[in-house]
This record gives sequence, structure tokens and C-alpha cells, in this order.
Amino acid sequence: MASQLIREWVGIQQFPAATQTKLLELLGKLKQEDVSTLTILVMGKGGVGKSSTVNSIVGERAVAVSAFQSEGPRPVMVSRTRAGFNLHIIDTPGLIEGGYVNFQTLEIIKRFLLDKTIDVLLYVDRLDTYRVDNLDKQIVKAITDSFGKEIWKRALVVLTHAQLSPPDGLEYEVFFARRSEALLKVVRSGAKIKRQDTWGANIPVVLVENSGRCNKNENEEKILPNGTAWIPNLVKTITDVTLNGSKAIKVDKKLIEGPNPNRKWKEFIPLIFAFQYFFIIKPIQKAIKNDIAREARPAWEMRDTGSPLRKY
Ligand SMILES: Nc1nc2c(ncn2[C@@H]2O[C@H](COP(=O)(O)OP(=O)(O)OP(=O)(O)O)[C@@H](O)[C@H]2O)c(=O)[nH]1
Repeated sequence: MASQLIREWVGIQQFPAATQTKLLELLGKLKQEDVSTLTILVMGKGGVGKSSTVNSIVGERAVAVSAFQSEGPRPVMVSRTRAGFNLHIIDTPGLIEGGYVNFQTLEIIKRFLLDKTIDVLLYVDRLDTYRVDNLDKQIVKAITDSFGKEIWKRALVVLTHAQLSPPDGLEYEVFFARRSEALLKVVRSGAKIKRQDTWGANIPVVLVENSGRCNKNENEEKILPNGTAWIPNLVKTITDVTLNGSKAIKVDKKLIEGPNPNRKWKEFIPLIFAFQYFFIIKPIQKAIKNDIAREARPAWEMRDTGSPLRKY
């Protein structure tokens, strides 16, 4: 990815001054930590606001947004550069079709990602959905089977449509906490993150409101109902995940064409059984046989008992 081919990140200038300052600070923090390129992968169901979130981050209409199923060519990578910092955001098609995970779409995404390194995964869903179901778990499982469980160390859950009035008179923060916990539970279970993997409890959940009708604060920044300016908050969380010490996910041929990255050790199971049989079980059996052969049989065992059950 030669930097001279990347378009200047002009969209940043359309953010209000307060947002621009915070974003430039965060980019400065990344550069300080020697991170000058960031590749963000955006995944989730169809129509949840993936493309809109990409556009919100770059500050321009870089990818097509549609209320109906998107027909634009995707996956697509939006690349922008600013003061020596390169930002790549990969928007992907929805992973569900006809009520099932579309594995063909997943294959297309994987091939598109070949030789790229995923720094951060944005797993997008909506805040204003009240239930999680098996399909949510299936998507998480499909992502995990494709890129390995480790991708969730580099993930944040993004909830769009965040400007809502919660149902049943629930307070906003209570509703947000419940929705987050329900989704995180699905993520932990779909990705088979164990209880002892404490990082699984710390996958951040971030709120987003892509609508043009989003409320603003006195600095003209788009805010959530709880007053948070959400664009700097989203970019700050992306920065935190990038710098959390876990490894970025390199998508190479082995990852794409090889076995499920979560099951690579399972291939060795027959070998382990063979090893146990030839080097542990067999020698023990031999030792027992030798022992029996060496043991002198007691005289009473050799005697004819004269039992009526004896066969001739
Ligand atoms: N009110 C509101 N509408 C949103 C938000 N995000 C997206 N939308 C709308 O939801 C619809 C779908 O948004 P997209 O960004 O195209 O969703 P997507 O996940 O990329 O959809 P696919 O292309 O089908 O995968 C569009 O009409 C958007 O305007 C949001 O945060 N709030």
C-alpha cells in the first residue's frame, strides 16, 4: 500500500474544531507509539450501519449507504492519509442472507484481506434491537473460525442508532448496559472465549449515531443522549484497542486456506494417540506380560481341582 496512492484525509476538516483537535491528538498518540498505519475491518449483519459508520469516521461520503440491501461493490477499502498517518477502513457486505450466515460472502472478504493486517475489528450491530439470537452467535462463530479467536482481542462492538428513548421507561445507561451485556455474552460464547480469559470481559462497546439528526453540544460536536461526543470517543476506543498490547491479525495464505485457526492443534490428536499407543501403552503391556511370564505359578493353581464344571 504505497502512501503516495492514498488520498489526503480532507474529511477531517469538516468536523467541528473541538472534534478535530481530539482526533489529531489521538493520531499523535498513535504516532508516538510508532503506529503510522491503521487498518480497521468493519463487519456485521446487513443494514446495521456499517457503511454509515465508515463515512462518519472519515467525515465524508466515501461509501454508498442505502436503507435497502446495499448493491455497491464491497468489500471496499477507504484509505486516507494525514500528516504521515495512513488510515484504511475496510467496509464489508452484510454477513447474513436468507436467515443464514453467508459463507460465500465470508470467503470473498477473506480473499480481499489477503496480505493485509487487521489492526482493529469493528463488529457493528444496532443499539435499538432488543434481543440476541442464535444468528448473532453464528456470525461471531463464523468470524472466529475465519480469523481466529485472537481477533476479539482487537475488537470493539459498535452499536449504531444510539439516539433512542429506551422502552419500558428504562434509563438510557441501564438499557445500554443490558444490550451490551447480552451482545458480549453472545460474542464470548460464539468465539468460545473462556471464563479465565479475562480479556473477554473487557471487549469495549461503543455507541454511534450516524443520523444527520444527531444532537450536538455547544461545540457543534455530535453527541449521544448521555452527552458524550461520540466520534472522538469511538476513535479513542479504536486507539486504546490498537495499543492494548495484543497482536494484530495478519491475513496470510495459511490463515485463508489452512484449517480453522482455532483447531490447528486438533490435527495433532491422532499423532498424540499414536505416540501414546506405541511409547506408553505398548511398553506397559509388554512389561505386564513379562512380569506374568516370570512369575512362578502357585502349586494349587496347577492341581486338578476335580470340579464338575471342568471341560475336557
Ligand atoms: N437513525 C440512524 N440511522 C442509521 C444509523 N446508521 C445507519 N443508519 C441508516 O440505516 C440504513 C442502513 O445503513 P448502512 O450504513 O447502509 O448499513 P450497512 O450495515 O452498511 O448495510 P448493508 O450495506 O446492507 O450491509 C441507512 O438508511 C442508514 O441511513 C444510525 O446510527 N442512526
